[in-house]
Amino acid sequence: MKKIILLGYMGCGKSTIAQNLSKITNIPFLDLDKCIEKKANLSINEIFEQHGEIHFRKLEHEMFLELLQSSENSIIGLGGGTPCYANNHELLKREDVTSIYLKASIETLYDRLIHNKSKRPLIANMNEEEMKEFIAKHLFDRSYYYNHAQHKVSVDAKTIEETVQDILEILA
Ligand SMILES: Nc1ncnc2c1ncn2[C@@H]1O[C@H](COP(=O)(O)OP(=O)(O)OP(=O)(O)O)[C@@H](O)[C@H]1O
Ligand SMILES: O=C(O)C1=C[C@@H](O)[C@@H](O)[C@H](O)C1
Ligand SMILES: [Mg+2]
Repeated sequence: MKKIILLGYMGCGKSTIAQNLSKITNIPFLDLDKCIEKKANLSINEIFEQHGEIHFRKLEHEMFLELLQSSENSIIGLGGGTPCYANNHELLKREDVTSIYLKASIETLYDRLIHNKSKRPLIANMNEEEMKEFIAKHLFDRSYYYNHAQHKVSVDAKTIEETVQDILEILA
């Protein structure tokens, strides 16, 4: 069965866009971070604190494979780092998936994340200056993996509806 995979940096809008796309298409949405939290019975923050990032990346890879193996059609919203670990980027090229990179500029990401960082352990304790530099470097490192997606949609200065429309055109 076909999976639509949304990927991109923290704050690019994977969860928000996927929820809206799901309402329009009636295809169920699965958020990888939420699935990991449910299975571990811990929040992402708690998994990082209690078991460390390496353990989180293992759970993330296993859950990604589990979601891909299910026989249902679904929209899967990945975590911000998912394509960058455990060769997960290679799964973005599979024939049974449509993978879409939601591409956002450093400025867009900064504006969206600055008010909303407490649930994101990688940036939770950074000040404004540190965050801007971190996002710039981190996005540069991660772009190699994000660019393995089959499609790319720019999200800068677009409303949720406009981005969803761009995705519907890819799926048509
Ligand atoms: N045009 C827009 N499209 C998508 N999200 C937007 C837009 N404008 C503002 N936002 C806001 O940006 C924030 C980040 O979105 P969201 O949580 O969906 O990102 P994410 O990619 O799932 O992040 P994470 O990888 O941390 O889970 C949300 O608070 C959302 O409401
Ligand atoms: O960018 C990342 O590495 C992460 C993004 C979030 O979606 C979570 O998966 C977690 O906070 C790690
Ligand atoms: Mg999300």
